[in-house]
Amino acid sequence: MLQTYPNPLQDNAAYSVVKQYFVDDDDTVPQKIVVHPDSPRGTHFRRAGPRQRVYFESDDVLACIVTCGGLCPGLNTVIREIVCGLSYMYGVKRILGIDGGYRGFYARNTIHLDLKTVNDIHRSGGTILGTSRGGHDTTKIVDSIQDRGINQVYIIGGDGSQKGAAAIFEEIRRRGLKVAVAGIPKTIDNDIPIIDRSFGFDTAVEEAQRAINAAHVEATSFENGIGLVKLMGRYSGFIAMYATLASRDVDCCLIPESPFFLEGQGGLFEFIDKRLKENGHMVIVIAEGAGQDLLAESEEQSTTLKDASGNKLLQDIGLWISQRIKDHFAKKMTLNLKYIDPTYMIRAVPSNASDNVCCTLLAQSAVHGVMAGYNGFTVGLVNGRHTYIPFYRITERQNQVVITDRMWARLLSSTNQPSFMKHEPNHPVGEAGAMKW
Ligand SMILES: Nc1ncnc2c1ncn2[C@@H]1O[C@H](COP(=O)(O)OP(=O)(O)OP(=O)(O)O)[C@@H](O)[C@H]1O
Ligand SMILES: O=P(O)(O)OC[C@H]1O[C@](O)(CO)[C@@H](O)[C@@H]1O
Ligand SMILES: [Mg+2]
Repeated sequence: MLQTYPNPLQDNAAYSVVKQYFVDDDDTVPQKIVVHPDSPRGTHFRRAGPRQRVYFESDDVLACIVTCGGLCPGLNTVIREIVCGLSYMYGVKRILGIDGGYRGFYARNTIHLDLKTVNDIHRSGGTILGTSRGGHDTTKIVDSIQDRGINQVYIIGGDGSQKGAAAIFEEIRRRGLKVAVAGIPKTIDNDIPIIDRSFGFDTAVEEAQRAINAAHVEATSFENGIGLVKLMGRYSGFIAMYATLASRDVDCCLIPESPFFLEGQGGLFEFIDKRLKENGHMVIVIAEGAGQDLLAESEEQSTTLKDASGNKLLQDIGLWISQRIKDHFAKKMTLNLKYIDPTYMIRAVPSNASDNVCCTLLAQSAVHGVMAGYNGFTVGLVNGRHTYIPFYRITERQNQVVITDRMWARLLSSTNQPSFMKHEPNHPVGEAGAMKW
């Protein structure tokens, strides 16, 4: 039987008035909320929130926070809110920042974090702790955790970071250490499965509007103007899809999950020709991972280069497709194509209001879970509720836009672009509005 202690929140004036504030250990949140009467019970996740009893005594806690992978709006807010949550809610005084991602555990000194050091950091983009790709040496990381006497590890990072967190958790279990490991999902691409979405995505979509607006202004000011915007999204096209749905000025959205082709009936060139004839201008949004097959085919080689974390390094689809469009129309008509690549601008900004709330709730939920003795989980919003999701479920696949789902159909209906699906004999190649689902 684990030794537990009364939750210090019981004496906290802010919480004493909230009836049933503590979450029952048996409360769960279903993964699927649309069900039929005969549906199986399905997977449920533990509901996040403070518990009646906690597993750590506040004075015994030595927590650390690390940020890994690419930047994302809101990283500093999450760091701030973990520090505030630990300090204000649980009276924890010893919190360390790990400098520069996973390798910082064994290659750098730690950074002291307290209420004063984190007070203003949410106003800045980036991460005050620094971040990196690669450098995940499980043995060295756990040695460092053990040597320093750290007993709570908060890992803020994307799908790769959560795999790294799972490896750390396994090694900690193997060594029988009393150390909790919690992940906070950082995914501007929205490529982490199960969760509704996480912090930073909303800000990124909002920031992408500036680039799309610029593309629209340029396109409408020149004869046969085309504004082409490349947005982040290595394997998942959510930013491009939502930025398109938000904007109303986008004529065509291209994402990694939806293959497309350039030439012939139903292809991109035919659609560009049609839109320019109809409207005199058009805006195209392309996710960085879209059309990589076409690019590799035309270059007659596919790049095998990888970044330090093992992610495939992509070639610039925006530049390539701009050139192909220009070449195709060169002899037919005057065309003014402006290529805008706001890649890093959408993730280097501080988070907006709604993402700041998201950061706060995720950070507080992670702190409550760790204090209550949960371990090896990623905190995440599932169907609008905060939950603790075991690492193995988060790491088993990537989240992608499902192009046979309603959301993609809504986008196709909104832009009225071709689906680029190869047509079946009895169905004419048509635009989304005419597609039979
Ligand atoms: N399978 C894995 N096992 C252990 N560590 C991993 C694994 N994959 C990635 N990592 C480590 O996690 C960290 C972050 O990974 P990565 O660079 O892929 O970014 P990410 O967390 O996926 O974030 P994003 O892709 O959103 O930028 C790196 O330090 C990397 O070494
Ligand atoms: O150039 P970096 O820092 O590796 O980051 C680029 C990658 O980061 C991501 O935004 C994920 O964080 C991907 O969409 C993109 O490919
Ligand atoms: Mg990733």
